[in-house]
Amino acid sequence: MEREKEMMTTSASKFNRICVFCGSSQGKKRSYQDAAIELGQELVSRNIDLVYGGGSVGLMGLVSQAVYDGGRHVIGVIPKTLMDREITGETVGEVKAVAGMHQRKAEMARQSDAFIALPGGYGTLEELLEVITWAQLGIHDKPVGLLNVDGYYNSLLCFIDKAVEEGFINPTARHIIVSAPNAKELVKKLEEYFPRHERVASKLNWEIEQLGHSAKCEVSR
Ligand SMILES: C/C(=C\CNc1ncnc2c1ncn2[C@@H]1O[C@H](COP(=O)(O)O)[C@@H](O)[C@H]1O)CO
Repeated sequence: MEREKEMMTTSASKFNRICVFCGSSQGKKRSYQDAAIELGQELVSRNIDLVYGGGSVGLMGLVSQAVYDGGRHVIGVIPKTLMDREITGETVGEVKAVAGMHQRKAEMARQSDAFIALPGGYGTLEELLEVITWAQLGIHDKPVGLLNVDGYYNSLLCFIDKAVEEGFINPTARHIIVSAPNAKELVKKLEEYFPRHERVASKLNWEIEQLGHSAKCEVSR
């Protein structure tokens, strides 16, 4: 009976792990917090584990707690400098300590099959734009999703369209970003994603691997 219940609530995914970038703050609207919890629950329902920046602050805490409570594995990748619990709070699940911010991004990318950005600030934008740039360069072919909660990212998407119009982003590379207003739709679109952009050089593939290996992870818990 338990197994039947599980089969009814679970739809398998081609992803084992998704990396979530999101605010270290909760944001002013309840909808942002609800979206973080819903995304966590969506990952659980599809048997997907979470990779994120570690800690329990802001939306990071909400999404990681939801995945952990649902019984899936959570990996928090934290630079040693940010390991002070006063700054990041307690991390649920596994903690990977890395030397610095660059190693963190490489390690998060190496560990994951896809990326999703929830609403957030500078840190989230930087992480999101980096994985988009890596996709454009051909360093990886993993899908990148934008959870556009209540139109939070409308102005970013408009800006990107403007950059295409003005000749700074190749129209084929516009398709690297997949966006949707809710977690269910977004994960489905990411499942269906296939790269359409011209990769600058596929030989760049080694870079994530190399950065990831030099990250010197120390795993605890
Ligand atoms: C400096 C502040 C909080 C530090 N706490 C963080 N703990 C873990 N990871 C963090 C933290 N701050 C940023 N990150 C990473 O960037 C993203 C969130 O940044 P944002 O600027 O809040 O959007 C997140 O995905 C983490 O990987 C006080 O704010």
